Amino acid sequence: MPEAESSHIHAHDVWRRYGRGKKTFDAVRGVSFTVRPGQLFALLGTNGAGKTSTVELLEGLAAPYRGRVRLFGDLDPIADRARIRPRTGAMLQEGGFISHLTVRESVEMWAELTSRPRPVEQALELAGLSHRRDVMVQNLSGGEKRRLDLAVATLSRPEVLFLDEPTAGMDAEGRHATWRLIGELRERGSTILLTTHYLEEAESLADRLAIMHRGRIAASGTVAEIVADHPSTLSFGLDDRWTVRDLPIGGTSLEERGGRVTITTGQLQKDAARLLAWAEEKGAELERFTARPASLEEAFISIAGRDDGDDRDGEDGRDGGNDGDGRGDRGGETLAGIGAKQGEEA
Ligand SMILES: Nc1ncnc2c1ncn2[C@@H]1O[C@H](COP(=O)(O)OP(=O)(O)OP(=O)(O)O)[C@@H](O)[C@H]1O
Repeated sequence: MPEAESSHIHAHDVWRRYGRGKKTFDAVRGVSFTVRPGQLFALLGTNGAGKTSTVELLEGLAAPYRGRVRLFGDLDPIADRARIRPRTGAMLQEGGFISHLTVRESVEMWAELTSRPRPVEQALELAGLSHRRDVMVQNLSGGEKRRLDLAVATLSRPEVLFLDEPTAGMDAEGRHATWRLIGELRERGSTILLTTHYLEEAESLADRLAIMHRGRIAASGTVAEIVADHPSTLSFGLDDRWTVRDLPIGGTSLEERGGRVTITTGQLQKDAARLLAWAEEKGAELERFTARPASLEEAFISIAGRDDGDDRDGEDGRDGGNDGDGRGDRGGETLAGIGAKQGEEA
């Protein structure tokens, strides 16, 4: 599998199933992607889309029900755990720290469990926690705890770093500081897989990204590639001599509101050229004319709004007992029978 060989992270047709017997739920359904050395890959998605379930497979915390995951070319996250562990770092959604230790003591404790850790002071500095080194963990804010997570995850100077929602709960300043830190880690050569709810985070940090929806990858590529599949917008005002009926473009994709005309189009260049040629010919002024491709947010919202219909009815009788509304909240009533995070893969 040549793609896997040249990659640091590789997932091929990966499935993750929770529960046993008749009460099973496929949270990840045939996910494939490759992250090359030094790249930052972001997994975006709606709540419950399957991001954490996917990352846990890559980290070797569970085995895929179907498909394969590989790190550093051909290493299996579970079978080759001993070889992989020193080369990876992970920041989990729930940090495991002792509340009455100070920040510095916590990092020191983890450093002792790490082979060739970076100096503790450097780890604190990198995570922006030097000034909080003597504060007890229980007195840290949510955002500061995420930074402590990050300090520990990067202690071993990992070649591959898994960051599951690294900026969750941080204020805007903390988020920007963390983005700078992640950027630095990447410049130092780390390969990073990041999950996030912040589109801006993915947009500014990621080389490539994937949008997950209900266990599947609904779109992937660079931001430009993803938005290219979604309609662009032309927007302008018309002077009094003209109405929308005079325009060379019409149909349902045209809307007029507050004196501004908005045209949604899948052929931005062609329609823009047609409009401008018409304006030139008629001597019409298209006030504050703008032409812009879809934003990542628009692409995301359009994907998140999709109702794939078949979601809870997997092939060959899979997906038996589930939360019937098709959204699969972790707290959903039928999940009670499955058991949060304990009735793992069959
Ligand atoms: N142990 C479990 N047993 C049954 N279902 C589970 C279990 N863990 C997660 N799920 C379900 O799997 C689906 C995917 O969950 P996951 O946590 O991977 O999503 P996510 O994309 O990380 O969501 P979020 O953005 O909300 O953190 C959800 O429907 C969730 O309810």
